[in-house]
Amino acid sequence: MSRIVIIGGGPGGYEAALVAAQLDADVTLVEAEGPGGACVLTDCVPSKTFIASSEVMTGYRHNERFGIRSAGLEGVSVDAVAVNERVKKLALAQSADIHAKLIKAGVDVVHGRARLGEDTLGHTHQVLVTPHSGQSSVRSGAAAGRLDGDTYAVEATTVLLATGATPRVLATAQPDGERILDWRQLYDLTELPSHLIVIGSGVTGAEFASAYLAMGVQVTLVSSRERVMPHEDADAAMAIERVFRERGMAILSQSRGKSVVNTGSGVQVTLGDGQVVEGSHALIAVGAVPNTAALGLEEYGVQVGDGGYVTVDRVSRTNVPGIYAAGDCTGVLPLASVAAMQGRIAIWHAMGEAVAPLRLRTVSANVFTDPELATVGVTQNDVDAGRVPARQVMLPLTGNARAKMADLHDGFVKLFCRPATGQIVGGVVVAPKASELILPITMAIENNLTVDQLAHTITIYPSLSGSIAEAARQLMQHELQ
Ligand SMILES: Cc1cc2nc3c(=O)[nH]c(=O)nc-3n(C[C@H](O)[C@H](O)[C@H](O)COP(=O)(O)OP(=O)(O)OC[C@H]3O[C@@H](n4cnc5c(N)ncnc54)[C@H](O)[C@@H]3O)c2cc1C
Ligand SMILES: NC(=O)c1ccc[n+]([C@@H]2O[C@H](COP(=O)([O-])OP(=O)(O)OC[C@H]3O[C@@H](n4cnc5c(N)ncnc54)[C@H](O)[C@@H]3O)[C@@H](O)[C@H]2O)c1
Repeated sequence: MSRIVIIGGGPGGYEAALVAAQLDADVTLVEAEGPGGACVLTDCVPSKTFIASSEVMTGYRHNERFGIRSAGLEGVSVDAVAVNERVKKLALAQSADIHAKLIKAGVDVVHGRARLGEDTLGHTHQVLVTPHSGQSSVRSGAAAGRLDGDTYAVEATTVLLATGATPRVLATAQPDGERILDWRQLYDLTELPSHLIVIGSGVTGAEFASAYLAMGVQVTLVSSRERVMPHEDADAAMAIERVFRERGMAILSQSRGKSVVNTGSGVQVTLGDGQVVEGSHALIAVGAVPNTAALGLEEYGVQVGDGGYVTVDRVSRTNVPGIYAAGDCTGVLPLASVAAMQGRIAIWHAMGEAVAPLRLRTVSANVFTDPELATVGVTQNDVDAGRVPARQVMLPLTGNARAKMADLHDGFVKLFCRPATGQIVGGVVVAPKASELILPITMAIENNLTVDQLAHTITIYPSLSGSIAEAARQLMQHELQ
């Protein structure tokens, strides 16, 4: 029987554990914080739950445009404690659901930390496990009946490293949990900040800046580049930046946060050019570092690349046979969906199942700002740099009947197709719930559909998805010219 030890219980780890259990392996999953990992407990799930509350606030704004009269936002207030408690409760419930699923599948779940052992043992590997007090659910074997802090060794034919990442800390802006915060500390605030300075305008910074702005908080976004979300489609990022500014967000472009001081009554953020910005709280959102330092990788000979990411191939193998890695600790593409797929692929490969290597071509991603920004496939950069020949169209939503009804002004659909065949290769959607609208484009790419096929699909009238078919129709017309 295969003995599999998985270190880390985020999507990379727990999805892998479920596959391994389904294939009748003897699986132990060691997780330091709780099932679901950082994704469920502190990162993805809490942030999206917080954003759900912010969307309720957005619903109260500008209702006069629809002929609804109210006293504006007077009488509407945000109970920060209630919002944050909901966030934490939902995260814990989701973690408990995952825990129950793992137990039901027959996975041994150890609450604790693990690292690679001293040496390989011929065909098997050694993992050292240090359990914490908590909800370990272990039936038998080396892990059963262990005491807190009592390190023991487990042998495994396969080890999966899925240890995720941790917020990057600036030495001169150390989070204190009071006014200088990383994104994992936000949910302990008992009041909304009066003026939040968000340092870093990547996806994380942009999502929180958007959500706090919607909550009625004064927001200043410190962006190190000329536009927010520099890695996203430029048209989309600029459209969202325009919305942010119109709604009153201050965006300091080409500015770096150099240091942050908690003055007791607020924060002072010093920028690279010496300018000082004052606010009530600062959120540090300058990226993440992989949790790979304390895993004994170097001693074991597991190759680690730039930035401390574990080097893996497209079936999640490291350079050491039998040791695999998945998720944010590999730096392949830090998304929950990709982590989960890397984890499943690792187990299928390790257990000799037929497996297709990871394909990033059809990974759709979404930024949960207001409006949302969803992308899939070939990017504008690929096309502009000549890496992929493609024709494209960008269709503003302003002409869409449903968008007019909902008074939407800011979104668009962008579609890329192969010049000769019209095969759809990429797309961008900026719209409310773009995360739901990107699916038809993703399916088109996955199934090698052409703009003709998409254009011939009858869509709901009126609907935002109608603009996707309309964009495809415009690309057909271009083909005829
Ligand atoms: C604010 C924010 C919002 C996000 N929103 C989204 C989103 O909407 N959609 C999306 O797809 N992605 C989102 N992401 C990215 C997503 O959260 C990550 O890609 C995902 O969590 C990666 O999963 P993972 O399994 O690699 O690691 P994680 O979820 O980080 O889990 C790894 C776990 O391993 C544990 N661990 C580490 N070392 C050890 C050890 N030695 N022993 C035992 N356990 C250990 C850690 O405690 C952690 O719980 C977001 C990220 C952030 C920061
Ligand atoms: N909705 C989602 O799926 C979602 C949400 C959040 C994060 N994520 C994932 O996490 C990844 C990382 O995103 P992120 O935003 O946490 O990190 P990031 O590294 O993409 O962005 C951090 C930004 O901070 C900037 N920066 C660094 N130091 C700075 C300083 N001193 N002052 C000002 N700016 C500074 C960097 O230039 C960068 O633009 C994303 O690529 C995404 O895959 C996904």
